[in-house]
Amino acid sequence: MKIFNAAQIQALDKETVSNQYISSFKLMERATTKVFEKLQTRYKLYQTSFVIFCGTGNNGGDGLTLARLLKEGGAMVKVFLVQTKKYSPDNAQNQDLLEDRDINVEKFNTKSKLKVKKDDVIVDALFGIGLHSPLDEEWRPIFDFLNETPCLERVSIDMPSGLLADVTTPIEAIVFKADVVYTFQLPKTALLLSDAKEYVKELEILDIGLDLDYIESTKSDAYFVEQEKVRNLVKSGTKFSSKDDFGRVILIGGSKGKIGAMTLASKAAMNTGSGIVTTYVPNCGYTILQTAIPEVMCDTCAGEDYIKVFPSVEHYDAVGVGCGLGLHKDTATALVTFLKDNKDKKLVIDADALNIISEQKCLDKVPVESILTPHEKELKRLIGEWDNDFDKIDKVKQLAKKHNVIFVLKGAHTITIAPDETIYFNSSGNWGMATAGVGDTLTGMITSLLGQGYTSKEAAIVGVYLHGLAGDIAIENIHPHSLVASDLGKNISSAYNQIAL
Ligand SMILES: NC(=O)C1=CN([C@@H]2O[C@H](COP(=O)(O)OP(=O)(O)OC[C@H]3O[C@@H](n4cnc5c(N)ncnc54)[C@H](OP(=O)(O)O)[C@@H]3O)[C@@H](O)[C@H]2O)[C@H](O)CC1
Ligand SMILES: [K+]
Repeated sequence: MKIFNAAQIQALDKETVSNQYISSFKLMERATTKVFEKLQTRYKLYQTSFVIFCGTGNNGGDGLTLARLLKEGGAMVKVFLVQTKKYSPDNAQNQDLLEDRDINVEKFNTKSKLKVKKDDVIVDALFGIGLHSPLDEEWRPIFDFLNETPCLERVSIDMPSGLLADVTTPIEAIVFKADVVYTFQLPKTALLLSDAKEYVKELEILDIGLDLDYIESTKSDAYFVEQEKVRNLVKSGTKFSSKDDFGRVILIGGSKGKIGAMTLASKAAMNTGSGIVTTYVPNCGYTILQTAIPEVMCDTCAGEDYIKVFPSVEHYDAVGVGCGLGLHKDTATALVTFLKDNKDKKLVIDADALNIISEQKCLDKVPVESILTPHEKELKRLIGEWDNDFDKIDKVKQLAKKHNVIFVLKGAHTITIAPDETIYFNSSGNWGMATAGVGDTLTGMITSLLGQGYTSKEAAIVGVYLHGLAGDIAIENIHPHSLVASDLGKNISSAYNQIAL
C-alpha cells in the first residue's frame, strides 16, 4: 500500500469525486460510515455517549456526519463545533442536517469552558490532513482539557488533531492524544513514526473506496507493507526441489554467555526455509549449538570464548554476522579484515557487528547490497543523534544511497530503507516483541531469505513482515508480556501458512 502526502490525498479525493460521479458530500458520508461501523463494533452504541469536537473544515464535517449516524444508531451524542464565520461547504451542509435531530450542538472558541463526563467517548474531528502548521498556543487550554479530562476513550478521525501528516510536528506542539485513530484509505507517514506514539496508540486504516487508478498511477517512495504485498513476493518449493535450491547460509557470531543469540538466529533460518544452515561460533558454543539444534551444522574458530578469526564464506549463498558476537578487540580486527576480504558477498549485519562497524568507522567497507538491521541505540552509534523521526529517515536514506546498502530500522513499524530511496513501513508485529533475542531471530530469517535467492530489498521486506506476523500469531495464545524470541521461531510456519491463504 502506498503512503501519500496530504497534497496527494487531497488530489486523490478530487479525482475520486470526479471519476466516480459522486459529490464530495457523498464521499464524506461514505468515509464516515466506515468510522461509524468501527465504532459500532467497538462500543455498545445504545449504552454509550459520544462528545464530538468538530472543526471548521471537512474533518469537522466528518465529525458532524458521525454525530448523525451515531444518533441514528441509538447512541447519545453531543457536539462541540468551533465557532467561525466560514465553514467548508460539506461541513455547513452537515450542520443543516443535524437540525431537528435532538442533538445538542454547542459552538465554542479557544476560551470556552468544555464539559465531558467520565464515561463519554471523546471524538476528535477538529483538524485532519488540512492542518498546515502546528496549532497556535491559544489552542492549548482546549487540548489540555481534551487530553486530560477523564473519559472512556479518545478517538480521532483521520489524524489526531494537531499532528502534521507528512512533516515533523515539533515535540512541544499541541496534539490530541488518541487511543485509536481511524485514518482514511492510506496511512500518513506521521501516524507510523515513534515520535507520534503518545498520539496514536492504535491505528486503523479504513478503505473508503478512493480512486484505485489514481493511487496506482501516482508516484510515491513510501509504502506500508501488508500481507498482499508479501504474498506476491514469497517463493515456494516444487516437487523436485532439493536442499540446494533453498540456499546454504552461514551465521557468524556468539561469544561466551551469548551463544543463545546464535541458537535463535540459526533455528529461525532453518524455520524460514534454508536448505542448509551452518553456524560459526567460538569453541564455547559448540556443544550448546549441537545440543540445541540437530539440524544445524556447527563450525568453530580457534577462540575459546570469542571469535578471533572469521571463516571463509565463498561457498555460502548468504551470510549473517553479529548475533551475540561481543566487542573483543580481536573480534573487531577480524571483522574488519573479513569485510575487506568479502567485498562481493552480501551480508546481513546485526548487533555487535554493527557496533564494531561504528567504532571502527568502516561503514564504507560493508559490501554493497548488504542489509544492516540496527535497533535505535545501534543506529545512534552509526549515524549520531537525529532531531526527529523525519530527520532520522532522511539521514539513513542518504547513507543507504551512499553505500548502496539496505537499512532495517527495528521498531514498532520496522522501517526498511533501500538505496533507491524507497521506504517500507512494516504493518505486522506487536509490543510483546520488544524482548531480548527477537532481533537475532530476525537476522536468521533475513539471512535465510537472502540465501533462498530473494533480492536484498525483498529479503528485508519479507523477513520483517513474516517475523512480525509470527509474533502476532504467537500472541493469539501467549500474553504479549510472556512472549519470548523462541515463540517467534515456532510460529514462522504458521506465518507462512497465513500469508498463503
Ligand atoms: N480523501 C479523504 O481522505 C477524505 C477526507 N475527508 C476529511 O477531510 C479532511 C480534510 O479536510 P480539509 O477541509 O481539507 O481540512 P481540515 O478539516 O483538516 O482542516 C481545515 C481547517 O483547519 C484550518 N487550519 C489549518 N491549519 C491550521 C492551523 N495551524 N491552525 C488553525 N487552523 C488551521 C483551516 O484553515 P484555513 O485558514 O487554512 O482555511 C481550515 O479551516 C480529512 O482529514 C478527512 O477527515 C473527507 O471527509 C472524506 C474524504
Ligand atoms: K482529527
